[in-house]
Parts: sequence; structure tokens; C-alpha cells
Amino acid sequence: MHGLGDIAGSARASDPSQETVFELTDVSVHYGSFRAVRDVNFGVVKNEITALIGPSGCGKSTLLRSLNRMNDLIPGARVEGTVAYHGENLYEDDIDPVEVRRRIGMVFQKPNPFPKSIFDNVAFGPKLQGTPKSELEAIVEDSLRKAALWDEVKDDLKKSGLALSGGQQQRLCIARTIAVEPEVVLMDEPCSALDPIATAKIEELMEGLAEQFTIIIVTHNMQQAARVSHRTAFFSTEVSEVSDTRTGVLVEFDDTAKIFTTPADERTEHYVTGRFG
Ligand SMILES: Nc1ncnc2c1ncn2[C@@H]1O[C@H](COP(=O)(O)OP(=O)(O)OP(=O)(O)O)[C@@H](O)[C@H]1O
Repeated sequence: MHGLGDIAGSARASDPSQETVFELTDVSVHYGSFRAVRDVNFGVVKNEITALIGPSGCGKSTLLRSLNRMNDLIPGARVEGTVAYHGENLYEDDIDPVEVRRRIGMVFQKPNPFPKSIFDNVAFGPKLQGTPKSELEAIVEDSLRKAALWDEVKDDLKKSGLALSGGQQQRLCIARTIAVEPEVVLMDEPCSALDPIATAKIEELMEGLAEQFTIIIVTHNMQQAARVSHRTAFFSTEVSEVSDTRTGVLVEFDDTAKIFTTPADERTEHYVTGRFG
């Protein structure tokens, strides 16, 4: 485990003048009668990387999924509070969840390319949206370039996406996600199935992606949060004395450098210094 200074050394500075993309107000997520995470309040700034960290089970993935209505697909899942996206609550009746997921894309923990060619993986979303065939080649190349995969696959676009290495598959999934030009990319532990070299590549890539996209990443890896993100939300769990169930709570949200050097809450300090979790 690194010391505080080591981790914070590379934390990126945030720009307070930027536009807010998400504003979460008192967001709680339930699975049936179980409250997984409660009363979360924070904002996400455009073209920044926001990291969600905290011990296992504190609701990071649950909260991430509430940002593009992915929880709608889980039976019994229910979101309370307000998830405002450019000022509009994503859970209003007239909001189309399919359009939400186009604007707010997601990359999962395990690379999950379709059993199709590299080209077709990336072209899949644009084709569904009715993009003319003549434009697909340029979109595929541009997306693969942005995902730092083009040079490795440009002569093999007909090869199956499943034939790539794990790290390449994850970059293919990133290319597939950005091919439909979302504004936000949600990443749920995108490197946890990858080796350190593949992880470093994705981290490097994220910095470039943040110039065009707003990124929110769940990570178990604190060094990763410190290296790549501008702001960090630290979650923990509280145990109910009545029901003995655990609910996730947001302990602290701040500039990443602050979270890793001078956190306001003792629980954050214990976590980032490795004394907990
Ligand atoms: N589909 C589901 N149905 C019921 N409970 C769920 C579901 N998904 C998650 N949970 C529960 O919600 C709580 C939060 O889980 P979640 O996966 O969001 O946490 P996390 O912080 O992302 O954990 P990890 O770091 O281990 O991935 C846990 O108690 C988990 O068991």
C-alpha cells in the first residue's frame, strides 16, 4: 500500500469553472426492500473523470448504474431522489431510457465484445441508429483510434473481436461505446480483469477520452483513482442495528488530491491509507 503522498502525487487538478453534467440529490437505490445505498449528493463536471471508490458492497456499481437507468433492467431495483442530467431528472415518466443509455454509455468490468468482427462490434451501435453505410468506415476508424486500438487492428478488422487479448477486447468495448458519440462514459471497474500493462494502457487512454467525454469510473484500485481522476467520491457502509443489513453511504466527495492528502473525514483517511477496506 502506498503512503498518502505517493498516491496523491499524480492526482489531477479539477477546473471549478466547468459545466455540471449530473447533479445527484438524495439518491437512494433499493433492491426490493433492501436499501443498497442512501442519500447520495454530488455533482459531476463535464470533461472530468470522477472516481467512485470504497470497500466492496458499498453500492458503487449500484449508484453508477442509476446514472444511465441500467438499474431499470434489474427486477426489483428502484431509484429514489433526483438524478438530474443537465438539469432534467432522468427518472421522469417522459424520459426514454434507450436514449439515456445512448447519451450515457457504459463499459463493464469484464470485456464483453459481441461474437462478431472487430469492425461489426464498433459499427453495431451506429448501424442501429441508422447511420448510412458510407459513413461507417470512418466512424469505426475514428472510434478505434480514440480507443488507442487502431494501430493494432487496422489490418485485421474482419477478425473476431473475441480473438483479441483481454486488454484489446476492453479497448474494443470502449470503441464500441464511443462510436455512438455519447456525452458520458460510465466505467465499472474496467481494468479489474486486466494485467498491469493493459491497465496502464486504459488509464493512459482515459486522459485523452476525457477531452471529449465525461467519465465516471468505479474502481477498487485507489492508485488508479488517484492517477486518473479529478474528483473522487468515497463510499462506505453503515450497518443497521435493527436489521443487520449494510447500506452504502457517501462519506466524502472532493477534488481527488484533497481526498488522498487531506480528507475531511476520518473514515476516508483510514481507507486511503490502507487502514480499512
Ligand atoms: N441485482 C441485485 N439484487 C439485489 N442486491 C444487489 C444486486 N446488486 C447488488 N446488490 C447488493 O447491493 C449492495 C451494493 O452492491 P454493489 O455491487 O453496488 O456494491 P459495490 O460497492 O459496487 O461492490 P463491489 O466493489 O464488490 O463491486 C450489496 O449488498 C449487493 O449485494
